Amino acid sequence: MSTRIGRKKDREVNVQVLLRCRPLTDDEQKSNLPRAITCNEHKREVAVLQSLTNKQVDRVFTFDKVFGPKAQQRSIYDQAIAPIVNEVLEGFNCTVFAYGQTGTGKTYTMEGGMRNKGGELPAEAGVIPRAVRQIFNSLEAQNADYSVKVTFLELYNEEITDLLAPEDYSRTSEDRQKKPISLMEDGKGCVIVRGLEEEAVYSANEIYNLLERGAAKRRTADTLLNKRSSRSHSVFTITIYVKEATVGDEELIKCGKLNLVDLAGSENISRSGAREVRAREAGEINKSLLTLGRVINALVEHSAHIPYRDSKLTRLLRDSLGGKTKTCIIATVSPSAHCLEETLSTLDYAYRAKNIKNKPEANQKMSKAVLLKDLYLEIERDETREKNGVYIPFERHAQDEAEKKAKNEKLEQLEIDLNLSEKQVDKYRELYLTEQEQKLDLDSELKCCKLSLENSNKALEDLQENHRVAISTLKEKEFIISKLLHTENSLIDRAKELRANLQNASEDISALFTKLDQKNKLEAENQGLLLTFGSQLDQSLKDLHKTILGSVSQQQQQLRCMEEHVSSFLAKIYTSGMTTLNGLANSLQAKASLDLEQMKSTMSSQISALDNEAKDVICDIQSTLHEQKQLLDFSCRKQEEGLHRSMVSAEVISRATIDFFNELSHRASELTTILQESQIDKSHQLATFEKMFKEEAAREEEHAMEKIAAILSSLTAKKTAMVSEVSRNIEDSTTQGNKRLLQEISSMQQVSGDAKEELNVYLEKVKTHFLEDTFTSAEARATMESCLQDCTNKVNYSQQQWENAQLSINHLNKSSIAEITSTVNTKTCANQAAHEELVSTSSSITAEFDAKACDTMGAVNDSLMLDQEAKKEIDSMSILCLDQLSCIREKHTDSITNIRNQAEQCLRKDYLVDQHTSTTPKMKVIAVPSLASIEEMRTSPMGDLTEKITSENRPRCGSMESKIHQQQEACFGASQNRTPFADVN
Ligand SMILES: Nc1ncnc2c1ncn2[C@@H]1O[C@H](COP(=O)(O)OP(=O)(O)OP(=O)(O)O)[C@@H](O)[C@H]1O
Repeated sequence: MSTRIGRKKDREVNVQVLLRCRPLTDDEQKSNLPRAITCNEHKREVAVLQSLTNKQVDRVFTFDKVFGPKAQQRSIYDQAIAPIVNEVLEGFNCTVFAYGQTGTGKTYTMEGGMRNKGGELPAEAGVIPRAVRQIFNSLEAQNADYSVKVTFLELYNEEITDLLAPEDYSRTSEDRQKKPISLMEDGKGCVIVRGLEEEAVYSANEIYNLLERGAAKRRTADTLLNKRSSRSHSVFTITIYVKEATVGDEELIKCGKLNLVDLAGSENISRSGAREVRAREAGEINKSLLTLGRVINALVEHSAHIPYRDSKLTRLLRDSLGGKTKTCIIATVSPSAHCLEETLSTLDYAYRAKNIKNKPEANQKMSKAVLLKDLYLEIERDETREKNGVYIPFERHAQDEAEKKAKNEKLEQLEIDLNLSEKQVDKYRELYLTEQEQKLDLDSELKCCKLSLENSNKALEDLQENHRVAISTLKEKEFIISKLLHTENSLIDRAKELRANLQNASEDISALFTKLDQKNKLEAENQGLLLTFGSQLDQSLKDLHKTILGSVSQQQQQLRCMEEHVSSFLAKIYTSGMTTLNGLANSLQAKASLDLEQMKSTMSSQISALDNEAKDVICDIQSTLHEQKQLLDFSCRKQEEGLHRSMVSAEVISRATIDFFNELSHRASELTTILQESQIDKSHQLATFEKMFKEEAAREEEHAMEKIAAILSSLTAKKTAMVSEVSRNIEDSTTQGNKRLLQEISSMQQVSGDAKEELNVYLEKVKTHFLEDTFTSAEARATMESCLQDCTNKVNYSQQQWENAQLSINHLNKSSIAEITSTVNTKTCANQAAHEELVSTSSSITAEFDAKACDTMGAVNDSLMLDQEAKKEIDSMSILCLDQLSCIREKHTDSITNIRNQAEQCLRKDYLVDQHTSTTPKMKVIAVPSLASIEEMRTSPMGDLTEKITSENRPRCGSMESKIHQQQEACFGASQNRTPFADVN
């Protein structure tokens, strides 16, 4: 058929690996990320700085060529790709593929910018446009006959899509575009892509158009690492047919193929932010790249089996890896430390790929005749098609033919598959029958199992029922507990009330004690005042008595003095006349002394009566008060004892009640905790059991479907054992819980009973104490009342006595005044008579005196002298007497004022006490008149008495003076006008 002339190169060629490191992107520069890669283009080395802090170089990789971030598209192409393209033009099959992490510039390197508006290639134009231009430039430069065909496919999720498929040939563009293309092997190890559109192109621009069209169809997506990330592998193939110079008659055609592959980027899904569809894509991409890695490893390690068939990518690249194709891998990396992990992986990957050895062979040149024959065959086929009246373009026809062939092959394959499937169906049928039999067995076992399951379910239902009953019992118990708590709370409230009452009672008692203290104090004060008053009264009376006695003795003395003077005077001058006078004076003196004696006796009797009365009254009051005090003390002591007793018992009972309630609350809380625990335990057990049961049932069911016969018995046994174990556990826990509950309840009942008994005892005690206290209080009250009544009676009696005493004193006063007045009158009359007698006696004596005047002149002068001295003495004595009297009066007035003040103070105190207490009103009411009456009693007789003494003595003195005057006149004569006593008055 065809003559193939081939040129074989014996030598193996390593896959050429270039490394390209892209510059930092704008985002990476903004983030100020450190670089992890340094490229040495000259040494063809890449250093990886793993310890970024100290810039320590950890690993160095050497490649065939290294291009740093500053490397231009053009220089890469010129240095690395242009020679490969020349090889293609020489009839070799060559592959250039870019491999690297996503976003490292694979598409940029392979495609870059396609062309400018003017048709010129831009600076960023990548390998493909540059290769296309070189090819066409070269072909045109050779001026040879040539034909160029291109294909452009995409491998996405293990599906091949023709990116150049014309859209008008498909019913729907979508269907056509996404129509899967199969991979077939030609039996010589080469892979044929069936159904792929092969476009014949005649200029570079046509290719650019096709590339743009295909690139537009390529699946891309926006990821965190690349805004236009290629999600598929793309393979752009340029096949060049060049007519060579003739060798003899035969014209040979040279054929070269350039595969330009842009792989999808390997990616770390977590860092690329891929989700759902994107994550699946990334998974597929990584899977195919992994297979590529395994193929590379196998090739490097010269493994017997190279896993090309594991992915479509490796099938497509089969010839390029370890085959007859010349291959160049461009590994792309990012300099950023951020991508260090992936960069290292790429570097490792590329470094290993360097060791792959290919055996490039130039394609056999085809002779023109063969080619023509082929063409004729084509034309015939076309004609045949024309006969059938259908015109199909050549390319279309060829494609149809290829499709047909592929379909036939597929049909054959399908037939084989069908046979295999039929065999498998038979096998499966047999298996099915066996399975059916097994299924019947299993069905019967399943029935048994269901029965046991039903039984288990019933048991479970029973258990659930028991659980419900237990829960309802628990609820009942909870209700009882809540009731108990409620009762406990009310008891606590009652206890609090009782305590408050007790506190109030104790406060009342303390208030009562305070009042009693005040009362005692008041009484003590009253008593003190009474004692003071009594002693003062005694003292005053004694003073008065003394004063009176003193004044009386003084008066007597004065009178005696006067008497002596007068008598001496008269004895000297009027011896004879004076005898009468003496008699008179004696009688007067006797009368005066009599009067004074009478007065004294009256006074002393009055005073002694008064004293006795006062003493009696005071004694009565004192004894009454003493009794009262004793009674009060006694009642107070009784009350105090009773209250103390009740307080102590109340304290004891309160403490016991508090203890009991504390115990009760503790027990209740313990009970609640136990209940909660048991509830939780039970529910937990049930939940665990349910879960276990479900899990076990599901597991066992599943297992039973596989090995029912073997497992069923153990399943049933297990289930039964499990159910019985769980039931036992639950029963145990329930009985334990019930036991504990019963124990707790009985202990609670015990505690409640104890508390009840204690409370009853306490109540009884309180009742008896209360009755005792009430009785004691009533007794004390009655005693106090009777005592007060006695006191009142005594005081009334005292008042009566005082009134009587007052009356008798008044009466005594009146009678003594009348008596004194009559005595004075009588004495005045007697004095007048004596005066008259004295006058007459004097006149008679004057006559005698005149006669004896001369004789007695000298004696008279002496006598006058004596008289003057006597007069002076009398004057001084009179003054002394008056002073003493005024002194006595003042003392008396002071003592009265004192008594009055004290009485007023007492009254004021009584009044103040009365303002604060109402326990002794009668005492104070009584005290006021008694003191007033004492004061009155003391004031009036003293005043009267003093007045009486002075008024009695004054006229007596006056009369004595006048008598003396008369005697003087009688002695010295009226003519001489000598009035020796005139100065006295
Ligand atoms: N050498 C370079 N010089 C300037 N820009 C570059 C270079 N390499 C890559 N780029 C820019 O980086 C971005 C990502 O590049 P590209 O799309 O080619 O990456 P990729 O490896 O193909 O990613 P993916 O695998 O996701 O398709 C693009 O914007 C591209 O222009």
